[in-house]
Amino acid sequence: MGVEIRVEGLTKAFGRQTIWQDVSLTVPAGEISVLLGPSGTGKSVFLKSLVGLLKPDRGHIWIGDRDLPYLPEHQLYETRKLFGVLFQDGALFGSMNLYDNIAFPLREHTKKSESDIRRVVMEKMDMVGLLGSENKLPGEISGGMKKRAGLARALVLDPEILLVDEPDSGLDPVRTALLNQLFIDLNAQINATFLIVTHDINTARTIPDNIGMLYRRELVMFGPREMLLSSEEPVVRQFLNARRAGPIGMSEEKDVSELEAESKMGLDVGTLPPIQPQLMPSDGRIRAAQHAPGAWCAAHGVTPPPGSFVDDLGRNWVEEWPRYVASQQAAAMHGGQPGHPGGAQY
Ligand SMILES: Nc1ncnc2c1ncn2[C@@H]1O[C@H](COP(=O)(O)OP(=O)(O)OP(=O)(O)O)[C@@H](O)[C@H]1O
Repeated sequence: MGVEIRVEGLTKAFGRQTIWQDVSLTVPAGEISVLLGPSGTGKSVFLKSLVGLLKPDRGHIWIGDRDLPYLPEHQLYETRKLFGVLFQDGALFGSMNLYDNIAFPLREHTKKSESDIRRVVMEKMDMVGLLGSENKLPGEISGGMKKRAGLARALVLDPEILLVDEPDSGLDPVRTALLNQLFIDLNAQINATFLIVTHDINTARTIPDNIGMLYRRELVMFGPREMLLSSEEPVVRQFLNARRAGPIGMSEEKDVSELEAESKMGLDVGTLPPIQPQLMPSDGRIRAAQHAPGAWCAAHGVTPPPGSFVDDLGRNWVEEWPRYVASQQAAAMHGGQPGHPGGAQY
């Protein structure tokens, strides 16, 4: 399952502003790839081009044997059905409850009966841990829940390719970690090709199989996670170390003399930290834990606050998560078994 995306010599400009040029990469089928890059380097423009919302000036985007920028309108419409897209804010309709938001693509693009639509919507809401929130309006839920609702909507047409634009924007580190784990679990479950655009270094370090980086109108590199995480490329090292000094500047447009002066000064962009283990798909208990309210809340007559993750032992996974991830990582580094969330190892 999942479809490869092959990009060849892609170039995009708005007027006289070239956003990126000659970008070539292959996003492998069924894997998770992350595209990193400083603000304004055109990551969102890249995602929109991949799904046909923006037309590149030159180059090709091969989805199987279809070259997306050159498809006639009706074929583009059909090809777009292969994609699910999660935009930064979830792009939910404010006047519709979550159920209708998630049902929307099914009502627009399929002839399914309302009972079939209900089955699919509830399945996807279950996948992202939103069962029980069907009647809530977007204005009544947290940022994390909005993202998960947007994710459920992106999944309803069973996409072969899932594009995600800055899933971490506006989320605290714990919710970002939870969402990252959800991506890993979903990828294991549905096997689609995932491409995630992010600034978040921790996301880039822990979830993808492949990482690419856009900088100064070029794709600096794209390849297996370890290749980028151990790269000696100053741009990559500065970005991964979040250093002020280095080729990336505020304007992102330092001129050649400035760059030469900096390189003569031998600016230190830091040694790279050790490569963290990649997150593994969680077991069923973690997924169940994400499904608030859970049996425990029902048994205790407690309504969990929106966006909380309370499992059937009453543990709040917003608090438990960092401990669980740390135990997984420590175990992976030492070659042992990660602490089972149901056990007493952590
Ligand atoms: N429709 C458009 N018309 C003209 N310029 C645009 C359009 N869309 C984006 N741009 C410009 O393209 C550049 C890249 O924008 P983009 O949003 O893709 O960057 P980004 O890397 O995703 O940034 P960030 O990480 O801050 O979200 C910006 O200078 C932006 O102003």
